[in-house]
Amino acid sequence: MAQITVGIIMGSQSDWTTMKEAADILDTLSIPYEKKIVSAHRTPDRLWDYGKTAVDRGLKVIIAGAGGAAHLPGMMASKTRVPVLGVPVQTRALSGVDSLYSIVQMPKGFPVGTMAIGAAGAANAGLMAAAILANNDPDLAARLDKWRTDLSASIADEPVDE
Ligand SMILES: Nc1c(C(=O)O)ncn1[C@@H]1O[C@H](COP(=O)(O)O)[C@@H](O)[C@H]1O
Repeated sequence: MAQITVGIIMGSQSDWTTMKEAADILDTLSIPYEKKIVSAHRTPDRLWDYGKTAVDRGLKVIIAGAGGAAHLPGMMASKTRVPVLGVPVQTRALSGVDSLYSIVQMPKGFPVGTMAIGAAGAANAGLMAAAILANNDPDLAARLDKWRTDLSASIADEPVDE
């Protein structure tokens, strides 16, 4: 079986509709990944174990999504040197600005690559993970290049009345 190189983690089952956008991109580009619910608040031991074993398990990128007091991405970045891409999940109370602010302002030394709020951010996290892996994988690089070319080709050059 192919080595799993990307971990998608999220604070709650309720984040999955958003985080599935990252998974869909990885599926499209044939990148093996795992998906887990890991919460800094609710399952701190699980977070600790995940971060402690990430390098040895061969993970190259971790995509971490959380909403509200979104401490998961930053805590994971503090526990492993595997690059963490943070996805601020949209919230009802504060529209995800709470999630974004919780993730983006990391102290110097422990960065999180912070994406945009919500589904587009999750999809872009999948694409960013692919781009990182493509640096050392020419076949994946070709698949990603084609994905990008196809997307460009699908954009109409003139607007139409809707
Ligand atoms: N932000 C965090 C963390 C964390 O950062 O560790 N763990 C759960 N959560 C968030 O709580 C929100 C509500 O969760 P529930 O829907 O389970 O009540 C979710 O968006 C989750 O990411």
